[in-house]
Amino acid sequence: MAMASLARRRAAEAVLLRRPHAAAWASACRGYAASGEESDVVVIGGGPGGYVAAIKAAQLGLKTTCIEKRGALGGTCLNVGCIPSKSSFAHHGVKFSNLEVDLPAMMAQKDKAVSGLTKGIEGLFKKNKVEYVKGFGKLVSPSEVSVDLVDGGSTIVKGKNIIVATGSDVKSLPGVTIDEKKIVSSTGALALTEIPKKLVVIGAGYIGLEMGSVWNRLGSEVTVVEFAPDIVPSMDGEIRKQFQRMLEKQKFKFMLKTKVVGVDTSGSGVKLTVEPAAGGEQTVIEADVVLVSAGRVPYTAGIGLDAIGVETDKGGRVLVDNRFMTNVKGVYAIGDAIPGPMLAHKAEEDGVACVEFIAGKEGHVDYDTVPGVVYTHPEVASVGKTEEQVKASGVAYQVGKFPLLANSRAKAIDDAEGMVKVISEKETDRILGVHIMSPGAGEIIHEAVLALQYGASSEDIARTCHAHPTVSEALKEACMNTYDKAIHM
Ligand SMILES: Cc1cc2nc3c(=O)[nH]c(=O)nc-3n(C[C@H](O)[C@H](O)[C@H](O)COP(=O)(O)OP(=O)(O)OC[C@H]3O[C@@H](n4cnc5c(N)ncnc54)[C@H](O)[C@@H]3O)c2cc1C
Ligand SMILES: NC(=O)c1ccc[n+]([C@@H]2O[C@H](COP(=O)([O-])OP(=O)(O)OC[C@H]3O[C@@H](n4cnc5c(N)ncnc54)[C@H](O)[C@@H]3O)[C@@H](O)[C@H]2O)c1
Repeated sequence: MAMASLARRRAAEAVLLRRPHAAAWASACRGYAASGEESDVVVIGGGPGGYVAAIKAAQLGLKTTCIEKRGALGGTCLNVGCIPSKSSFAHHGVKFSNLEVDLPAMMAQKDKAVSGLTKGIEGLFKKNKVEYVKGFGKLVSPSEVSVDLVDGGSTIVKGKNIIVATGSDVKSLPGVTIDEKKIVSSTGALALTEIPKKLVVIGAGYIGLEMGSVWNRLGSEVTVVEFAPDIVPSMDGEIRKQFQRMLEKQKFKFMLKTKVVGVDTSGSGVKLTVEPAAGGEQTVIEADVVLVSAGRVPYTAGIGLDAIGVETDKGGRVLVDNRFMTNVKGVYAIGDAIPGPMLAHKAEEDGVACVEFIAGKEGHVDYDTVPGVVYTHPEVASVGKTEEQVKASGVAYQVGKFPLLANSRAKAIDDAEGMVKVISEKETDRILGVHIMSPGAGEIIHEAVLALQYGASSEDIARTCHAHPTVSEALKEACMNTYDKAIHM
């Protein structure tokens, strides 16, 4: 019986593995672009916004083409962002026996993970019959994109609807020229061939602290120069203070309210001249490598938007209505290219909602419940409003907190740095914001995201049974502490 079913399975696999004749296969893969056929949806950009929009559009029965200039799908996030900045560094290449760091092994692992994932998206395109055109797309009319093909030559791709999903690029600072060797963006910081002894990071935001943590763990001395009075200015103040203390314990040095006014790369390293943000005495700090992480700007210049009259704001972000349509009918925009948080999961939500509108359905993205996670150790995750924002809104509120030191799992794994903070409306107890600094905060936060999405109260979470021993119990206890008292504190 078992033999028979194994034989049947092998026969079925053989059918699945049989390749069509090469010519027939090539013809099946020939693009709509090449054939001049009009697509229902043309997406410019194959990042998390663009590739997700393309797959969803095809799933909704729309003939879809996606144009990507990089020659690989997945965008900033997969190629030089979210994935390579997290995938390999934490676990690979550190040989614990003699505490040796094998940097080439780490880089090779990172590249392998990235290339596997980009190929995976190509596979999803094939499965969903999304046409993939490799090249640089430029709008020449509201229904036509001219493409300079990666392999040479050019073509025109026609579409009833066009989605601009061109993403973002690093924001450069005047006088600080990125060479991706001594002065690097996050892309260069992910490909250093040596561990810098001294790393200076400009900007204490997501990238600066995450990449700074990576190199700090590998042995670099990290100094962060930040223009604002605080690190991650968008974070809840109380959490931010703890976060900064924790990073300082990990030997980060912070120069807050400080700006870089000059950079000298003439010697073997880099000399940075800094001064107080408000002006004052200048000092010189030295580095082997400088990471520029002072924000990102939308990548919207040179793609034909002005030629067809698409409106952008002063920062170059494409302006869209609540259906993601620009002021030009049939032209849409999503992801980092439009206003809103520059996050991969937000870009994906935009992409799905945008094509749902195009397909005549209702789409929806709730920007008030987009979570944010800083992937340091411990992680810092949040959703909803900070206490400062709630206070400014004038709504009466209550706060519940729970320290990780009182959480049994965090103690058991000796990783008890951090806290959970819950803010709810005083009158109704509806949760307004949740902020977590803990190991695995980026996973735990989704319980809070769901709570906010469903309009739950802190009591709803407090009365929900949580498995023991888990770090998630700290969220339950913080919720108890919001409207009543925590048990273990
Ligand atoms: C170092 C780093 C780490 C990050 N980590 C995280 C994280 O952990 N979590 C998170 O949520 N976000 C993270 N982000 C942000 C995240 O990468 C972006 O928010 C996300 O990639 C935006 O998706 P997108 O599709 O709008 O744009 P992108 O991912 O930038 O994709 C746009 C694509 O369009 C292509 N393109 C541009 N112009 C054209 C054209 N004219 N023709 C053809 N193709 C074009 C580009 O080559 C690119 O591949 C990180 C960013 C960086 C830099
Ligand atoms: N985990 C994640 O979700 C993740 C990780 C990385 C990047 N990202 C996204 O990428 C985007 C870009 O990241 P980022 O860290 O470059 O930007 P950011 O906006 O997070 O932080 C930039 C920081 O640089 C400071 N700054 C600006 N100009 C400065 C100057 N001249 N001198 C000193 N400091 C200066 C700002 O005050 C701010 O604190 C973020 O908006 C984020 O959404 C997300």
